Amino acid sequence: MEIISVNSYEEMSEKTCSMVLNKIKHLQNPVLGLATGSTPEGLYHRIIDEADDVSFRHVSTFNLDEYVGLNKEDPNSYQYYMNDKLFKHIDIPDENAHLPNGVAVDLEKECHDYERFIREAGHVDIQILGLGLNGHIGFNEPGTSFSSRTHVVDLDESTRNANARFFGSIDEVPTKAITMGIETIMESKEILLLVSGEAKAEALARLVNGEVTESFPASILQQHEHVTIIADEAALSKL
Ligand SMILES: O=P(O)(O)OC[C@H]1O[C@](O)(CO)[C@@H](O)[C@@H]1O
Repeated sequence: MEIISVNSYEEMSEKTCSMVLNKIKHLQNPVLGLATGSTPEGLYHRIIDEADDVSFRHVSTFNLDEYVGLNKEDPNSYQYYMNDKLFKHIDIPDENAHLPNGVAVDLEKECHDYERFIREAGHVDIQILGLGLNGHIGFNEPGTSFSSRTHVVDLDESTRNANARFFGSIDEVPTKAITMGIETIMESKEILLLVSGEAKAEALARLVNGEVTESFPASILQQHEHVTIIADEAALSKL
């Protein structure tokens, strides 16, 4: 894996933006894998800044995950997040921008269909990933099988606590989510992992130098052939 060290969150976002836009300009029908959380917000700002010069009409996107039980009008749903922070500002056709539906009546079928859509799109060309403090990628919590596909997960208490900052209280944080599986993520042709801040330094060191183990899901990235980590100095401080 390649590690790009940057000075700041802003530089991380800028660098990632230029890598993503480069892909979009050179591929005929690029498929982007997108993430939510705080980490990619700066990236989406940057993309919007460039949106007058870059068209997304030929782009498809697949998000990593969605909370179960939140509909797209709920400000805490990832569908709302993506509309608000990216999709409504760019010219991507609605039908090309995919997230799992967290209020689907049949969640198993939803997971199955999501996998099929990714496959039919030709798989993800470039996947953006953030890193959970406990090593989760997407919402694949510690203990998730490396051979998992898109599935429904029970969220860890630690993840619900970490994300409670977006909700009124911990009680409002959903207990379940739909996430792409580890194997689904590993099928992406290229992965850009963004990590910022000292709080993630321990997790990043374990990802890069630790044992590859299902108890720390992000460690599987050591086995992917084309991963670039773009991280600031604080995040890299324990490597
Ligand atoms: O970027 P953040 O907010 O630190 O979150 C890290 C990861 O955790 C999640 O938000 C899920 O909890 C992922 O979507 C994200 O990649």
